[in-house]
Amino acid sequence: MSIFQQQADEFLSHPFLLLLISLFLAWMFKKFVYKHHSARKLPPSPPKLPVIGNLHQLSELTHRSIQSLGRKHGPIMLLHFGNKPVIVVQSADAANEIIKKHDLIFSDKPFSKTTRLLLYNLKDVIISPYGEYWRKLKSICVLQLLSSKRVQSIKFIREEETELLLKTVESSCCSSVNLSELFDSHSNNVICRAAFGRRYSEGETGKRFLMLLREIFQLMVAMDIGEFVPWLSWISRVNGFDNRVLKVAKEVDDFLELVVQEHLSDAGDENRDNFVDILLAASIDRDGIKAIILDMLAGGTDTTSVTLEWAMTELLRHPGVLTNLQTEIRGVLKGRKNITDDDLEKMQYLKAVIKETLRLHPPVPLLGRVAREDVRVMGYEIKAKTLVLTNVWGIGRDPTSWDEPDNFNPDRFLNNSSVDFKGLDFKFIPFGYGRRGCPGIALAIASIELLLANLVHMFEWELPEGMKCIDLDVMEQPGVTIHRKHPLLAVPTPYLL
Ligand code: HEM
Repeated sequence: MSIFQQQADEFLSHPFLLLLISLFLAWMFKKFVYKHHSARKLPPSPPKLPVIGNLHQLSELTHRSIQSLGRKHGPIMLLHFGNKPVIVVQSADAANEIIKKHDLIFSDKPFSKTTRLLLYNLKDVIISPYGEYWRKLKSICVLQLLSSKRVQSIKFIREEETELLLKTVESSCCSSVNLSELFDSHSNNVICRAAFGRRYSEGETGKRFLMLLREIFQLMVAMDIGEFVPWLSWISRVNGFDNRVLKVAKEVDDFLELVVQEHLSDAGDENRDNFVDILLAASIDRDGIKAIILDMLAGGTDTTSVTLEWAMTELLRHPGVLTNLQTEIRGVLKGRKNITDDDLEKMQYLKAVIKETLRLHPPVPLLGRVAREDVRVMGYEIKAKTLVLTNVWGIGRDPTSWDEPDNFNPDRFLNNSSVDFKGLDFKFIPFGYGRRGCPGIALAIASIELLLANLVHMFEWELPEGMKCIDLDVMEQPGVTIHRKHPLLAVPTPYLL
């Protein structure tokens, strides 16, 4: 070996040089990986801030902020909620690709620590991860709790509750009535009676339970900063948020346990046609039963009352539409009071009014799904576990799908009655889509049609004194479901009593 070779070997085996070479290789490797990673085609994204990402660009009415951002960045974009990437979809085309091509991949729901605590560790159907357990619960919902047969068998509940509401309205003729409040308690009573076989709104315990349900909604949308910026999760411990969640979860559980015990001890009772008894007969554990009941109450009450609230708001803002609707209903009934299913079938304008309400005011404006694996949507790559938000509200007001999208005009559905909300028309998905779509459509529509038809048939409606229809605001209250910000007040005058 030459001296030159010997020196070269010594030089190359020097520890410092070896360290330098390793560092250089590590740097090259990282650069390669980064380059490869950044070559992934990601959707357009508004500039973000450190730590909070795009949170500062979102108002409490997230669907509206997202719509404005989408005008600039396109129908599919990437946002960051803290350090969490979130893909937002807000066009019929993008929804079409998700629904038609990738429904299975997007069949998981997002959940937080709060949801886990409130929903019995995800033993419910709305949030439970896609899989065997969820499939079992969903089929119980579709085939037993919410089947057309069941919707028909609890028709008497809808009729009695509608009658009761009409009596309350009649008793306050001709002063102003708080329709928001009436719709809330009506929807609660219908679902409670279907679920428990009786009302719970009168007693103290029942009233407290209704308040707890409201608190559950608030907690679910409350900003738990630790979900987005994990190192700030201590804030929820210090400001009492975590304790509040535990307290509500415990109180709700106490109430539901009491209800289940009552049903178990009334085992000989003939009337077993309610959700609790049906679930007790199925092989589901106790927490699962309570979680599903909570789903039915949470998923079925607010959504229905919000639809009624916005339908009446739009009718009062558009007296011409209200008159058309009254003409149709009164034309079908010809002086009769009672509205039958056959009558409702003939009321095409009523159906168009309800569809137009759901287009402009979908009760659940944002649908959350989580990608179960890496997937490509409209040429963009979405990593597994990414949260995907579908802006149902934005899609319903997208000018590429709808003429004059911000106008309330039921005729658009009358002229095109094939456009439906069953999840197949991607520009109109108020009940969601695919596997995770809403199983409560038939019950919701049956309740809404019957009550709305009766209200506009039996009374003439005006706004409180001095108010013109253009004065009636459409301000929204933030939440999982979007209520009016201010209660809806209106003055009824009897037409047929
Ligand atoms: C106007 C009334 C209603 C509206 C607008 C509505 C809307 C929705 C929406 C948007 C979803 C999520 C779908 C998705 O992610 O694709 C959903 C799911 C669900 N809804 Fe409804 N809903 C209504 C009434 C009801 C009623 C009356 C019930 C039952 C009493 C109900 C029970 C459920 C359940 C159990 C789910 C979860 C389905 C699953 O994850 O597989 N909904 N609903």
